[in-house]
Amino acid sequence: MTANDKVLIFDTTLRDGEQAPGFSMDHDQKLRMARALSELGVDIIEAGFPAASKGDFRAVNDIARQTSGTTICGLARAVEGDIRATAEAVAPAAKKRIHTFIATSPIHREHKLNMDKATVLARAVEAVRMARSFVDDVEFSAEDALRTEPDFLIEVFSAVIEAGARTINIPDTVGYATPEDIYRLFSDLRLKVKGAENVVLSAHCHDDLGLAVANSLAAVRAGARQVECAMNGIGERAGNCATEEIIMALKTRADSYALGTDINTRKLYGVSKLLSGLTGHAVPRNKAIVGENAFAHESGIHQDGILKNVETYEIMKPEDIGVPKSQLVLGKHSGRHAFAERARALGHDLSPDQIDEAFTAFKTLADRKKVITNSDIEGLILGKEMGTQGPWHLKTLQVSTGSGDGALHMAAVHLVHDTGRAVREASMGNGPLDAAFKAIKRATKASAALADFSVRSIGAGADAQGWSDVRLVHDDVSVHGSGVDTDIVHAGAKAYLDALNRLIREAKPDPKTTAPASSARALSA
Ligand SMILES: CC(=O)SCCNC(=O)CCNC(=O)[C@H](O)C(C)(C)COP(=O)(O)OP(=O)(O)OC[C@H]1O[C@@H](n2cnc3c(N)ncnc32)[C@H](O)[C@@H]1OP(=O)(O)O
Ligand SMILES: CC(C)C(=O)C(=O)O
Repeated sequence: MTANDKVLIFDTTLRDGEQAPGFSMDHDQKLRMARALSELGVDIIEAGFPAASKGDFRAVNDIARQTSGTTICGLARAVEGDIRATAEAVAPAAKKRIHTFIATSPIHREHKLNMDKATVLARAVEAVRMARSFVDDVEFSAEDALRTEPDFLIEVFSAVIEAGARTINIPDTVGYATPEDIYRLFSDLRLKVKGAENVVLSAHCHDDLGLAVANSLAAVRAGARQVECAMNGIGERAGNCATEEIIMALKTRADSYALGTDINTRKLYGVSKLLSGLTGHAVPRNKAIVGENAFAHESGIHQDGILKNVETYEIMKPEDIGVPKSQLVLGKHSGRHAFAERARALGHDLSPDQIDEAFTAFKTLADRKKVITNSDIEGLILGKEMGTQGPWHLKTLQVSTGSGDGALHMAAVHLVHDTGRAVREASMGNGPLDAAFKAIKRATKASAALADFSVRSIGAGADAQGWSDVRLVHDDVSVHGSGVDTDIVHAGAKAYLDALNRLIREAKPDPKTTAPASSARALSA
């Protein structure tokens, strides 16, 4: 594949995606997601905005330290402090990029920046020059490009290319453009920007009108060779171009685009599930590519067609996305090989130790459930991954509940701390979950307010497992925890403890790192 036959995938799940309300991830979650994106094969990971907080700096810095083979990028305003922080954060990466930006549209210049055209131009050039003094790979974005006067865009882009920018990003920041607008602008810029032939043109489209993927494809058609996107389409407001959608559109319609990517598409489903698990936001059932219904057929005419020839109603192969067909039924008589194979097919490359641990949990679950579904296995793997890091571990939860006037709800917990200290506590509550949360809070002596709680069934049937998400807030720190169990009270208690553990860990950053300490405050006794 030559550079011109390939579209670079710039994934911004950890920056634009993470900055959307409800999607923030803690340090460990960002590192876990970066590993998954790197294994997926994205070319560039925009890992965060290092000047935003000490926590984001540390996350970008650790991702740069631990991720090989993928370019690690950080975002910086056209401000010296932001560029210095970003340069320092990405420094450990073998392949590093600084992405600097400034808004160019009249409304942003006048009302947000309070700068005239000449000042914006000068700041853009200065920022790129400064970024180039730290790294070779510099990307420049003209924020709100699609509402900017085209002549001014040409002037700014020509100047930043001369100053050393290698990638020119043309964002539709507010998701206002149509595919025709995008095609016209990219074609025009390719012709008129001085030096455009020596740089990569990039699209960054938002989904306010539901056009982010269509607009990104229009940009590619007009010569863009980098697309900025986020898994599950997360991002500001309605989100960004969805990584899984743009990749599968290019692959499925190779007849029309004839452009490749370096993505291992078989991992898309697993990475999408991982992100849902980490953030507590399930993708809608009817979501393209990775939704539960993407390859499911219930109506008779469709089922008949599928049985006669699957291509009557499916334009992609589920296995190309990593959605496995359940040919092997897993239950209590299944062995380690079949289990490991299914986990792999679901996009989880587990180490032998992780397989042992998940397999033991699988056997326990199989004793309680007749048939284990793919969702059950995902629950086991993701749930384990989320709940295993301490410092507190739930050994036993006992709940006594009732219904009707005067019914009492009680919970007793036995927790063990990483130090070996065991604590038993009990509490009454307004319901079994409330009692369990209060007992855990007493045992850990942690203080945090419950901001959100939900539980949903994964898999089908009365014996389906429950997946619970909890969001806790302490001062200005908000964390999410997950728990999976066949008993929904236990799932809720696990999620609550997972979130409490995250708050406690946030308060004590890893002393081994040389990066600035997290701003989170001490929580637990
Ligand atoms: C389209 C996008 O997605 S852009 C990225 C958006 N992401 C984020 O904002 C997340 C990270 N942001 C943050 O943590 C904070 O906003 C910070 C640390 C960057 C700045 O915080 P503060 O100094 O408190 O400023 P605040 O956010 O209130 O205002 C932004 C300031 O930056 C200026 N600014 C905005 N964009 C740029 C830019 N690209 N270059 C230079 N200055 C800029 C604004 O005009 C404003 O300046 P003013 O204080 O002189 O009015
Ligand atoms: C910083 C830029 C690329 C951005 O996120 C936008 O304009 O939406």
